[in-house]
Amino acid sequence: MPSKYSYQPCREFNVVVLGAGGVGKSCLTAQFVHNEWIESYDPTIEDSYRTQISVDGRQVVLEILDTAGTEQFVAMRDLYMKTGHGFMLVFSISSRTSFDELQTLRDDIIRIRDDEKIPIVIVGNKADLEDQRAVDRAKAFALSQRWDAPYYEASARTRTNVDEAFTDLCRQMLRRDDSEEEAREEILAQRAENLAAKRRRRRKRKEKCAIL
Ligand SMILES: Nc1nc2c(ncn2[C@@H]2O[C@H](COP(=O)(O)OP(=O)(O)OP(=O)(O)O)[C@@H](O)[C@H]2O)c(=O)[nH]1
Repeated sequence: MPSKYSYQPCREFNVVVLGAGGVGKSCLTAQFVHNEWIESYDPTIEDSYRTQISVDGRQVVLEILDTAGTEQFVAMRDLYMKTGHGFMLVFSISSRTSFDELQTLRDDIIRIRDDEKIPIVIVGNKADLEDQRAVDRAKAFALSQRWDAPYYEASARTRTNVDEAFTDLCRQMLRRDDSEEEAREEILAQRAENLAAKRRRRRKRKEKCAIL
């Protein structure tokens, strides 16, 4: 028996990667999309990548927006936040300030989207730099619980938890899309039912008039 989603078309989602400057947003994206490691640091203005992946047997096209972490480009953030279906919030485990900056980013996303349940994944990058750790794992997990958003300690350098973090975000976006689709279908079914009931009532009234 075919599953409910067998015949569904490929879904397309916009993913926005946000975080302070130099935390590894471009490196995580490059590892995920191209399997490549970038040693040099070239601050991003805005880069967009398109890739297709399979999640639980379903094809998903991702348009990934790698955003600028440096202050001079933050004005563009509101625009990214309006268009994203899911957000990857990245900090570096070796930088306490990059962790603290996530709060403002999340507040802005929720303010702009007016939606507490928007798909978010938190990534503590540079996990290979354990000797330079400035953010306790427990602190990051506490934030993850408060926001009800999964947390991954990742390393773009060693390619640890890169696919896992993007896949988790994809699953959240798919789940959300499915429940919105179900809600739309329910509304349409309800409308059709209301229309049919109205027609039945009209027909009954007409029948009564004929007898008179
Ligand atoms: N050790 C280590 N270094 C990393 C890791 N990820 C990124 N880097 C290094 O950190 C620097 C910044 O990485 P980027 O990916 O350019 O950072 P970004 O967040 O995109 O920076 P902006 O474009 O300024 O916002 C580069 O020199 C990377 O090589 C990692 O997982 N481990």
